[in-house]
Amino acid sequence: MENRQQQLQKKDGAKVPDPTTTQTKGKPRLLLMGQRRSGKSSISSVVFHKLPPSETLFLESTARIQKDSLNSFMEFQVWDFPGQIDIFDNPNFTFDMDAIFGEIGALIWVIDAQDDYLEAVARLNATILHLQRGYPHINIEVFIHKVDGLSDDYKLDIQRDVTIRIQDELSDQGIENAPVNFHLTSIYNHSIFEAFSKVIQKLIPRLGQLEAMLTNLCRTCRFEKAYLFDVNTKIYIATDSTPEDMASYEICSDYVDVIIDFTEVYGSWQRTQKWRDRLEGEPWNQPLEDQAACEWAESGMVLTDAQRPIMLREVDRFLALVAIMKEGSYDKMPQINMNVDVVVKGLTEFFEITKPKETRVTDKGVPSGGVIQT
Ligand SMILES: Nc1nc2c(ncn2[C@@H]2O[C@H](COP(=O)(O)OP(=O)(O)OP(=O)(O)O)[C@@H](O)[C@H]2O)c(=O)[nH]1
Repeated sequence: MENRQQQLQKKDGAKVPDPTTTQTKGKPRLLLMGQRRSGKSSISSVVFHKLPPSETLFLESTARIQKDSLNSFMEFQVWDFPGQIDIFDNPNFTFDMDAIFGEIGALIWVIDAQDDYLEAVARLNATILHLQRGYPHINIEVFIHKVDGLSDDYKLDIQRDVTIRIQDELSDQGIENAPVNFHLTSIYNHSIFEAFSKVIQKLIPRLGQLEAMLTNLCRTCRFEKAYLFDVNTKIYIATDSTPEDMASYEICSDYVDVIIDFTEVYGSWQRTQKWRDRLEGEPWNQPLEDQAACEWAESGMVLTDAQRPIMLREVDRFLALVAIMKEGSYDKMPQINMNVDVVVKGLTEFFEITKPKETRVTDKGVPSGGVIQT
């Protein structure tokens, strides 16, 4: 009699990790699925392992399910499925639905926009129909991928065509309002990080509380935009309530990159501060390659480019608060820093509270997160 783990094994030898083992239980899981060569491994490598996009050309085809456990502001997993595995239409593949979909946060289906995608859409429809029966709550995130080099009109035509094909098929099968979302992505620009930010935000309990804290901070400090970044992946897990603005996200994301490079050269954030202290005199204005200049505020770093100063403040070893300040905010830095201190404390408490109980340090009730009126 096969035991559970043996049942989970693919007949041709691939193992499907058994979620009943402690290392996988309770961690939201992102499944990357789609046709062969659609870009799944590239996406995972670029976003979660900082692989330069150009080096994805040398990635080997995925032969078995690649499971990544990522320790960040929250622990989650990314499972990269080989394109040739169609788990619902593969007699060689026996698996336990719960083993794969039981702890799922989202199913990310990657479609290669530069290829004929009709078969990919048909497979996605079949997968959604299977899942809707047992797991109707699963977020289906469709990455219409490799859109670099396509005109904006053509991208939107593809997105419209894919959307209609999926919604019509689900409707024909009597499924209305399935949680299916569409994203235009490429590893060669920020769009893949923006898309993952949207996917991960749906996994964060009480996200609205984070957004309210950032909205309040923007209002009292006159910030144009504020983000809470996961610095390792450049995914932003929360932003304030002002409309999404890709340009602001890109500026702040690039800035996080610059700081991470500094800390990789000078060690921790505190040591980066020491590095700054070694420079003479006033907060330094060192022209960086992009003609920006970096000045230190008392407890954070402020990058001043030609238009708008950007403030960055460490929240913990995973997260940083990044905000685009309005011109002329400099004279209010003391009040801004006081407010940022209060919000950083509130964010720290928030993540303490939302962590699984066994890993929580203290239980302080609702995080403060309020700000001092300036
Ligand atoms: N132009 C472009 N090429 C991409 C992009 N993402 C991935 N690729 C390329 O697509 C090819 C296949 O990428 P993979 O990540 O190996 O695809 P996969 O879906 O993991 O393939 P299997 O392992 O066979 O399932 C590689 O040559 C990548 O460089 C993108 O956004 N734009």
